[in-house]
Amino acid sequence: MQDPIVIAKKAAGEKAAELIRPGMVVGLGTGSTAYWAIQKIGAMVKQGLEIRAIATSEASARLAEELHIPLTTFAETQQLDMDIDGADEISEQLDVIKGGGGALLREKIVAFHSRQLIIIADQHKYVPVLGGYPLPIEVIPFGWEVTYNRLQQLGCKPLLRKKQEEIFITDNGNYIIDCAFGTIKDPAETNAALHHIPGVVETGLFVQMAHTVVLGYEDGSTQVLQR
Ligand SMILES: O=C(CO)[C@H](O)[C@H](O)COP(=O)(O)O
Repeated sequence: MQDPIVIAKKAAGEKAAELIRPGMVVGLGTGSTAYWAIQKIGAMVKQGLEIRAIATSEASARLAEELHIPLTTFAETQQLDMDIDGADEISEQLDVIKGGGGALLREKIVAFHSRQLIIIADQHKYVPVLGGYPLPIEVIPFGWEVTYNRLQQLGCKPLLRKKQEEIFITDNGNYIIDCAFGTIKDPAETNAALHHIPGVVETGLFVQMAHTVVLGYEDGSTQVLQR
């Protein structure tokens, strides 16, 4: 029997992919939920759908290539029609924490230049207030120790992300510090405060960027929320 969380993620990913129309330039998100959207897009392309896509990570680019989804770049196209990406937490205001998979910088660039950001997630990611999930922050390796200290002074418990004892390196050659805030009462204010710290490249706070959220449930149903 399939894992209920996988059923929920797959339902959300596939539902969002169905919103794609011919000719669109589409952002391909990163993570285990975006995986299902990309699989569905691959199947739609195989059936004749003509689109171009920009991937938010090297991993998603590789998956797209395997599925023969035509990829483009910002050198060729400056605007995307739709971006479909996962989330680590979604608030009732549809603010989002992303970056659990470490792709937050490219994810935010792609989302910022998309006419529509569709966030896909299983039901458990939908929470009354953000902050239970430690906020991923991409930082420049130079001086990360002092960046870390400043993050701590902002009231979070920071942790340098590691992968099997080694420092985790993003697709952009940077580090990630996961900042446990507990509660983020004002996401816009927190995001602005974080951006004041030199060395912070980007945060995983996507404030009022999502236009639509597709939640997947463990019975395979979905719920669509609009901002
Ligand atoms: O932001 C992300 C990667 O940087 C992911 O979208 C987020 O971590 C959710 O991942 P998953 O769908 O595997 O739960």
